[in-house]
Amino acid sequence: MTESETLPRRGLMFILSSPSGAGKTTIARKLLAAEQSLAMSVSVTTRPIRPGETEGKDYFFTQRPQFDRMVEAGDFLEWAEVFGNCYGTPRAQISEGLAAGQDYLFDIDWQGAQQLSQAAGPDVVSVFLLPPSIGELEHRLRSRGTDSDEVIRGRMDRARAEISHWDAYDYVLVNENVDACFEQVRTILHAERLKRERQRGLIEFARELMR
Ligand SMILES: Nc1nc2c(ncn2[C@@H]2O[C@H](COP(=O)(O)OP(=O)(O)O)[C@@H](O)[C@H]2O)c(=O)[nH]1
Ligand SMILES: Nc1ncnc2c1ncn2[C@@H]1O[C@H](COP(=O)(O)OP(=O)(O)O)[C@@H](O)[C@H]1O
Repeated sequence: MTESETLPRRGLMFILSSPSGAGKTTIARKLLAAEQSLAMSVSVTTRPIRPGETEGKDYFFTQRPQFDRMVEAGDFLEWAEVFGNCYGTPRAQISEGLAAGQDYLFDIDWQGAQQLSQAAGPDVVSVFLLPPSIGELEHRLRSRGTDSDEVIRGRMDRARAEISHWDAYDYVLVNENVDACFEQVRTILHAERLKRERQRGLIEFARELMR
């Protein structure tokens, strides 16, 4: 999409959430590949690094005392404890980027989405992906081949809890067909970028036109 050169815009925070297995990672990858001004927001976490992960790309890995100091200092836009580990969104990186027209993609759960909406209001756009059915969700988790039966049972329980928060999101989509869902998500991003309040200098521009 070509963007207006007359009116630079403020970036937005695009939250993509879904119960595990509904297709959030698949859609996020396609979106990042297709959208130049969209970057992944990199969280800080106390969880140990996993094989294949890169510091600064997947997460900024840190220890609990340092994380607590960052919480104290107000360095996070939001943070949460998930399964005994802490995760937080660093404030500085995002604030500078938004002002420069950079959009950020967030992979956070409903609690993070809610906190982020409270902290950053109009800059946040949230999208929730649902599976077409519970049977299909389980099928996708199994066919991904990354988890044991026990882990899948845990993810299915957690999925039901996640789904119960569907009405906390701005947009809710059913991910039946990957390409169709991707196009819907992209349409939302494109329309949201054009919102009046994100167009910087619009008041002066309109005033000038009316003179
Ligand atoms: N609130 C919040 N949640 C996060 C953040 N970063 C990651 N998470 C969530 O933490 C959970 C665990 O993530 P991770 O350790 O990568 O494990 P996995 O996604 O379950 O394989 C997921 O539900 C993420 O959405 C963050 O900055 N803030
Ligand atoms: N619309 C779809 N139709 C069929 N399979 C899908 C669809 N979307 C995602 N998948 C597959 O389902 C599995 C889970 O998707 P993934 O993106 O890893 O989910 P999440 O990040 O939400 O846990 C993957 O194997 C993925 O290829």
